Amino acid sequence: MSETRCIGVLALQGAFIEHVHHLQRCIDKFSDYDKAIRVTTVRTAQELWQCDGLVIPGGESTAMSLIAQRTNLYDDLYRFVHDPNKCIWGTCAGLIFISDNLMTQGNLINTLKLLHVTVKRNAFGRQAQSFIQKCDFSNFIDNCNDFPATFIRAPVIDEILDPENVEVLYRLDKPDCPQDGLIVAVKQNDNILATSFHPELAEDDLRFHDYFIREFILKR
Ligand SMILES: NC(=O)CC[C@H](N)C(=O)O
Repeated sequence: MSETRCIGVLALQGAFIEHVHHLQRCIDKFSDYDKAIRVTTVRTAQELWQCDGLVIPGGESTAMSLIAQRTNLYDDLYRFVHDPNKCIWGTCAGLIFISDNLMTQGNLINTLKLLHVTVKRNAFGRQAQSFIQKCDFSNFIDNCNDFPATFIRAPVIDEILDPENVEVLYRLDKPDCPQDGLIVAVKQNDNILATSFHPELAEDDLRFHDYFIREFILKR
C-alpha cells in the first residue's frame, strides 16, 4: 500500500478519545481498506495540517469554540474545514461547531460556518433526558438497521439552508416530534458528515466509523 491517509480527531475538549479508539479499532479489524490509515489527536495547527480528515467530537460546543480561539487554532481550523479536499465529521457539539447558524445561544459560539443548516441545541432537554435509540441507517450504511445511537443533550437540525448540497441521511422518530421526524444526520457535498448523536459511544459497534472511513476518507 503506497498511500496513507491521516484522520485527526480534534482534542481540545469532549469525547475525543472514544473516536480515536473506534477509528483505530476499524483500522486493526478491517483488512480490506485500500490505503493505509493513521489516526492522531489534534491540538495544534501543525498536527491539523498533517491530516486528510478531521473528526470534531461531542462535548460542549461553547467551550470548544472558546478553547479554539484562546489557543489560536480557530483560524487554521476555519481554513482546514473549508478546504474541499478535506473530509470533516462533526458529532453532537462538533455538529454545532461546524454549522452556519444556531437558533439559541448563538452569540456565545463562534461557529466554523461550514455546514449550511440551522441547529437547535439541547433539542431533547437536559442531560437526564439523554437516551439511546436503535436506528435504521440501512439507506446509507449496508445492512445497518439496528444502530444504537446515543443522544446526550443532543442538537437537531431545524432547517437545511442549502438543500441542493445538504442531503438528509436520517430523521429520528420520537413521540411528539414533527410527522416526518427530526433531522439528526446529514451529508454535505461528498466530504462533510454531521450527526447529532455519538456513534463513538456504541460499544463494539464500529459500523459508523467504518462508513466514515470507506465513504469519505478512502474515496478521496
Ligand atoms: N453531547 C454533546 O456533544 C452535547 C452538546 C451540547 N449540548 C452543546 O451544546 O454543545
